[in-house]
Amino acid sequence: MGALKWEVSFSPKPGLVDAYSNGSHKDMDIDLFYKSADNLLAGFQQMAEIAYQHPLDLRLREEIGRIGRLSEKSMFEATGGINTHKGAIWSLGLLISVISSQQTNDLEKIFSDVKSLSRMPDKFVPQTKSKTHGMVTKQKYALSGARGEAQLGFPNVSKTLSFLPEQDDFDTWMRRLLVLYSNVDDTNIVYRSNLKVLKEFQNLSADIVVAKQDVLYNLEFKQLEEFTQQNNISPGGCADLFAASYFLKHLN
Ligand SMILES: CC(C)(COP(=O)(O)OP(=O)(O)OC[C@H]1O[C@@H](n2cnc3c(N)ncnc32)[C@H](O[C@H]2O[C@H](COP(=O)(O)OP(=O)(O)OP(=O)(O)O)[C@@H](O)[C@H]2O)[C@@H]1O)[C@@H](O)C(=O)NCCC(=O)NCCS
Ligand SMILES: Nc1ncnc2[nH]cnc12
Repeated sequence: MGALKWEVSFSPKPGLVDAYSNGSHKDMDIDLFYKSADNLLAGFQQMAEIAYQHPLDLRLREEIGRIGRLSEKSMFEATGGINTHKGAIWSLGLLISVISSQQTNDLEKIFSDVKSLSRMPDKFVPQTKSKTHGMVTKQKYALSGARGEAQLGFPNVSKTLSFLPEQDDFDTWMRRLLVLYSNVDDTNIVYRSNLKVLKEFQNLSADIVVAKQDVLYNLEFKQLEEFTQQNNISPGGCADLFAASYFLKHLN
């Protein structure tokens, strides 16, 4: 999967795994992400095939849910139980399905269709007693996480893609990453810390987005790197949405 490999190679990304460091992670590195991305290709292909010109209905929602769960299982087997791309399976899976179903590259339509498809109730979701990190943060802080992001039609991906839409250089992508850092309520960050840390992380990132100097020459970028280290936080949800943004930007 090109977009997933591009995302993990894009460097530096404070808190996240990249080509220079493993960020705030002890159990992951760039090679594991490459392995995981290769493993996900078959599942995404199946979603595209099943969705091809299929109406956006409950049957399609349940079918891609089934493939998505199998992809998650396969990812955990390939990575020895490490959560590399759970959010990416969800976000890219929905996007690929909508694009294949509707045969469109119109972003507004894609976002609106993702909103409808992701809101359909999938009766095959297994009921388990163990809570995911997303469920814990939803209960504790009322954050809607990866599910909410899709059910709102990916507003933060849309915001990122509207940022300097004519430009495509490294500094622009760096700022687009920081647009995500400053807007997404990333449940990975909150799970490892709290809402205060999330807000501080978002504010630090927002200052860098609007600063004049190149991101890498901005001393506040160094502060952001130190902040992620000190608080041991990683914006894994932003990483998935960054890959999704790159995927959509290169649809044509
Ligand atoms: C709807 C589901 C996404 C399940 O939802 P739930 O809330 O139960 O999800 P989580 O188990 O918490 O996982 C969601 C993953 O989504 C990413 N994420 C987090 N916040 C956001 C956000 N605001 N917007 C978008 N995406 C978000 C995040 O994934 C990334 O981070 C992971 C690595 O993080 P790390 O820090 O290492 O975390 P852990 O190892 O988990 O914990 P530590 O111990 O290290 O602290 C990595 O996976 C990234 O991808 C969350 O992990 C969906 O999964 C679902 O319902 N699936 C069923 C199948 C289906 O219907 N599919 C249909 C379409 S395919
Ligand atoms: N580069 C990355 N680092 C950590 N978690 C991630 N989840 C998806 N991409 C990631």
